[in-house]
Amino acid sequence: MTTATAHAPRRTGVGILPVGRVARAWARNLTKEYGTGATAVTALDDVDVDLEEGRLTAIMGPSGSGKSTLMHCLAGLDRPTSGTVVVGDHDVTRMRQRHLTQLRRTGLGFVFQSFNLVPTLTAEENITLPLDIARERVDRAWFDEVVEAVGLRDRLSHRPGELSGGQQQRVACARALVTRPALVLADEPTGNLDSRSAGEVLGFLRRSVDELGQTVAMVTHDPRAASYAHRVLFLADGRLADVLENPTAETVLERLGALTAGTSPAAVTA
Ligand SMILES: Nc1ncnc2c1ncn2[C@@H]1O[C@H](COP(=O)(O)OP(=O)(O)OP(=O)(O)O)[C@@H](O)[C@H]1O
Repeated sequence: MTTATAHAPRRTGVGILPVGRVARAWARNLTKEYGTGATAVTALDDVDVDLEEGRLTAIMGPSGSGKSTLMHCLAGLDRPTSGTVVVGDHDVTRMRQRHLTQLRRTGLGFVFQSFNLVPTLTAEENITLPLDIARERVDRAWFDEVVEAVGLRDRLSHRPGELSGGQQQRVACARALVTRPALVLADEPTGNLDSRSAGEVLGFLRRSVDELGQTVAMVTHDPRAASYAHRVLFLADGRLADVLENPTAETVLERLGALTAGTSPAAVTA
C-alpha cells in the first residue's frame, strides 16, 4: 500500500516536511470559502500542511484564523472549496459520505474541549464505545496499553459524574485512541481544565505519540499546551504563516506576538 506522502506533491512550503520525514495526513492547496459575493469569507487560503507520523503537531493562531476550519476539513466534516486532504491512505476530499462516516468512526480519533462522554456509561464503556458502534472487537492488549498510559486502571468502573475534569478528559483521550486511528484530532483539549489536569492530559497526549506511536494534531490557544508538541503550525488570516519545531512556551509566545504585530514571515503557500 502506498503511503500518503507518496501521493503528495513535494514542494518547499513552510508547512511541508523535509524529505525523509513522513506525513500521516496532509493538505495541499486547501481553500475554504463560506458564503458568496460581498459576504464571502475565505477561512482557508491555499494552505499546504503535513502532519508528521508519530508526532504531536499543535495548530495555533488568532481567533478567526482558520484553525477549526482546518480541523473540520481534515476530519471530512467540512468540504473544502478546493484542494486535497489525505488522512492515512484516504483522500478525504473525494470520499463518499458512507466511507467518510466509517473513517470518522475508526480511522480518526476526536478529543473535544467539552469531553463529550456518555454520562450513563462507565469509563470503560465510554472508551470502547467507538468499537461498539463500529461493531468491532476490542483488542484487549491495546486497550490495556492505552488505559495504562492514561493512568485510569482503577477508575474504569466509574461513570463520568464520579470523575474529575482531568480524569474525564483522559477517558476521552483513551476513547480517541482505542481504535488505533491514523490521526487523533484534539480541539482545545485542555480548555476546560485547571493547569494540573491540563498537564496530565497533555502529558498523556505526548506519551501516546512517543510510546504508542500515534499521530496527533491539537488546536490550542495556550503556549504551554503547544510546548508539548514536536511542531507548531501558525495560521493567520486563513494562511499558514509560520512553523516552529521543538517549541517552548517562550518561543511560541514570541512567534504569536510577531504574528499579531504583523512582523511574522510572509504567509507561505509553496
Ligand atoms: N459556517 C461558517 N459560515 C460562515 N463563516 C464561517 C463559518 N465557519 C467559520 N467561518 C469564518 O471563517 C473564519 C475562520 O473561522 P474558524 O472558526 O476556522 O477560526 P478559528 O481560528 O478556529 O477561530 P477561534 O480561535 O475563534 O475558534 C472566520 O472568519 C469565521 O467567521
